[in-house]
Amino acid sequence: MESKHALILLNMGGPDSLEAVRPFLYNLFCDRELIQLPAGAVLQKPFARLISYFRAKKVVENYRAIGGKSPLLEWTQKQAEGVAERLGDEVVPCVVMRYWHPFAAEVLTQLKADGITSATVLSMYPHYTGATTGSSVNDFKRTVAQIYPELEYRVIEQWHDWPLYLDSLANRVREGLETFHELMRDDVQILFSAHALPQKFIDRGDPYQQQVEETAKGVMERVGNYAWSIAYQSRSGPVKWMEPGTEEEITRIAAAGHQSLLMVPISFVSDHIETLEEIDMEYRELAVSSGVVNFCRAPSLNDNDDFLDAMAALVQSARA
Ligand SMILES: C=CC1=C(C)c2cc3[nH]c(cc4nc(cc5[nH]c(cc1n2)c(C)c5CCC(=O)O)C(CCC(=O)O)=C4C)c(C)c3C=C
Ligand SMILES: [Fe+2]
Ligand SMILES: [Fe+2]
Repeated sequence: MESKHALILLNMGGPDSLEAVRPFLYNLFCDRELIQLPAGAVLQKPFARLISYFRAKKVVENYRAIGGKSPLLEWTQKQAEGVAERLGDEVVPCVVMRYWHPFAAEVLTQLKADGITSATVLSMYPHYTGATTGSSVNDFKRTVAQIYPELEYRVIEQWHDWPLYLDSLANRVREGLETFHELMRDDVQILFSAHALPQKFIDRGDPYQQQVEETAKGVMERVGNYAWSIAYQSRSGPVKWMEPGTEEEITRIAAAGHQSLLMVPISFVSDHIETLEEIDMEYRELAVSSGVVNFCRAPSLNDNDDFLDAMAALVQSARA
């Protein structure tokens, strides 16, 4: 019998119930690679407890609005299964999340018990920053060292310009464009929205912004001649964030008299709270109240065949 090999997709994770929102946020605010609370390392955990308690009150309502939980795990599981299926019968799909189940420790304990001795680890964040990819990969490596140091694995962590990924994202943009009436399609403004980072991550040299820009450019080379721009969403907390914010870019586009806006979520590979709630509800309301008449969001990559093909080919190319 051929020996089994694990394909492990890394992502952030999200609460699987409203009760899980506060402990999910606590785990997130404890991560000093993502956020360094001002009181210093010693007080990070007490501060995380306090902030997660208060933030949960607001955030629970956002999760309630999208059905009471994050869809991120289900999508990531489907992606893992779809990619594994394309790679061969010996490949076992797994998901490891950073801030909510399944944690690295749970998955590695299971792999060890099942006698699976090798793995390919694929980060599902398309653009590299220490805050997301770096934190997830470090967490995985630390946990391997504690639980299963014999595991042989390699990590694929940067793929923002993988041509098949760009093809797949371009297909989603075309699908979004098709929802506009043919006669007005030429006037559609395309707005790529990436998750914001505090500016200090860019200043210290994380390639996140450059990679976001290269992805958007690669997609637009495929889609054709439309007006497009990039903005950064979900900027919360009293630090300097990357510019421009998605809200200000939407109001700029509306103020310039454009009536048709296609939003393209770019730093996520599946639906989650920031597409389903932030873009589809909050930004839609802002756009419409600012004068945009036709507002649409490009579908997320989710389990589209072309995206799963792209990721399977990426894993194969790294094997070669
Ligand atoms: C590429 C994606 C992401 C980057 C970059 C990112 C940076 C980042 N995030 C926070 C704080 C929060 N993020 C939260 C939720 C959340 N963030 C991402 C992705 C990126 N974050 C995802 C996919 C999710 C949602 C998961 C889901 O439930 O579906 C949250 C919790 C929600 C909220 O309170 O708004 C926080 C907090 C920081 C500080 C940061 C940059 C350093
Ligand atoms: Fe985030
Ligand atoms: Fe966020």
